[in-house]
Amino acid sequence: MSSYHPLSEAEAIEIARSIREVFPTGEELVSREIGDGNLNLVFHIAQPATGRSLIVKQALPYAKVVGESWPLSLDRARIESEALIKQGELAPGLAPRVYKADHELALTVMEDLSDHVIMRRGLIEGGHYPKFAGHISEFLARTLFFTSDLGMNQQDKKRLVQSYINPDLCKITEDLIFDHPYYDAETNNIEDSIRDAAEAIWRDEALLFEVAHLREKFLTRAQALLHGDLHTGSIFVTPESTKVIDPEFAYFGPMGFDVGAVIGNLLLNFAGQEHWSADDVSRRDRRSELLATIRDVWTLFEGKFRRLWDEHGVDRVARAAGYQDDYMLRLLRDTIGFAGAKTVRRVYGLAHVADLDTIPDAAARERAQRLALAIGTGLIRRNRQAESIEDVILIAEGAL
Ligand SMILES: Nc1ncnc2c1ncn2[C@@H]1O[C@H](COP(=O)(O)OP(=O)(O)O)[C@@H](O)[C@H]1O
Ligand SMILES: CSC[C@H]1O[C@H](OP(=O)(O)O)[C@H](O)[C@@H]1O
Repeated sequence: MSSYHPLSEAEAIEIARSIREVFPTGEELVSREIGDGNLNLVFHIAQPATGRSLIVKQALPYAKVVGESWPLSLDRARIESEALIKQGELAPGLAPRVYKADHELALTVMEDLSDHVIMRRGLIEGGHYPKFAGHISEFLARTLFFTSDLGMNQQDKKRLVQSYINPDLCKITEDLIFDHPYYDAETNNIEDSIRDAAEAIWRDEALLFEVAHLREKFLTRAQALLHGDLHTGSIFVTPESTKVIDPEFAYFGPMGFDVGAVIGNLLLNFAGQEHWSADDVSRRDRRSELLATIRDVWTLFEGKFRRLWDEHGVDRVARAAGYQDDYMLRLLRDTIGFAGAKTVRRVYGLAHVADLDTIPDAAARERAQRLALAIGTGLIRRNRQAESIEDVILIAEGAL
């Protein structure tokens, strides 16, 4: 019989106490539930006498944001802890350290990153992260390349695909990103002021055709082990450091979905800048900085991925003349399409983002939402014709 039950704070403390490398001495521990995500419990356990701390994250058997009417497999906690460990091995320093995982209790005990800030919050507050593009491009290039058929033994890859079968969380993405925003679904959360824009999307046959292509790729393309939910709420930053958390949506899917998630979420912040910047000059500077970051993320990612391919590629056939260039162009196009889909869903789908939702003035919020939709739909329309990352910059600037 399963021993699973949601932890009390006292139980979370007892589990934390067993991590001797963090708490070698017996002073009092205090616990605080700090989960602000859509799905899980997160306990911050601290030892005030020593200043030491760690995080206990536990999955609930349902989606916290909706309630028990939306059951979810607890196996996602196993997937999350295994993905965290793998990402930490492939991209050293860019994921939190995992101290312990208990699959029965669906929990992971990990490094406390409270000295960092969640990037979405940091961007809203005007933070600058000059090393971010370098760090995230490294994370993306190494985790995607070394779990693909280009960078690992192809029989071992098939076995790894098996252990990351993640049907419940893939279904969330299939519904909330690639289906519900494209009709009048009950789960959508549409402000009245932009309902006309949503309805125009539902009637746009050319756009729906592109979304069907993107959805097909998400459903069928086991290209590499993805993080699967790489938005700016899943990234902790400081000006010096970047740490990627929360890979419970990990599965083998199309690489562009992860790269596109990063770019789409930078664009959501770009869309909110009329409110978040103090004046016209700082708004222009901030937007240029965000677009430069997007350019750097792609350019650095592409360079690193190509270098890994040249130096560590395992597939003789993949050395065919012109194949790498063709592969990278297809990856760029997927990235642009997925960035668009990630942007649209956050405007009026089930789960919004603070970059737009916390703009207090209704008219300014509406302008930001419409801008995000113009950018998102522009990227989706363009994706299969795109030639370079400059297409993204032009679409974002052109939507202003
Ligand atoms: N390793 C960590 N260190 C510090 N805080 C964390 C850590 N992991 C999660 N958190 C906090 O908990 C919140 C929710 O975590 P997250 O993994 O995104 O949960 P969910 O899966 O429910 O979205 C984060 O926004 C952050 O504030
Ligand atoms: C019903 S889950 C909605 C949404 O929440 C997840 O994000 P997070 O766990 O980081 O809060 C994911 O993006 C899902 O699409």
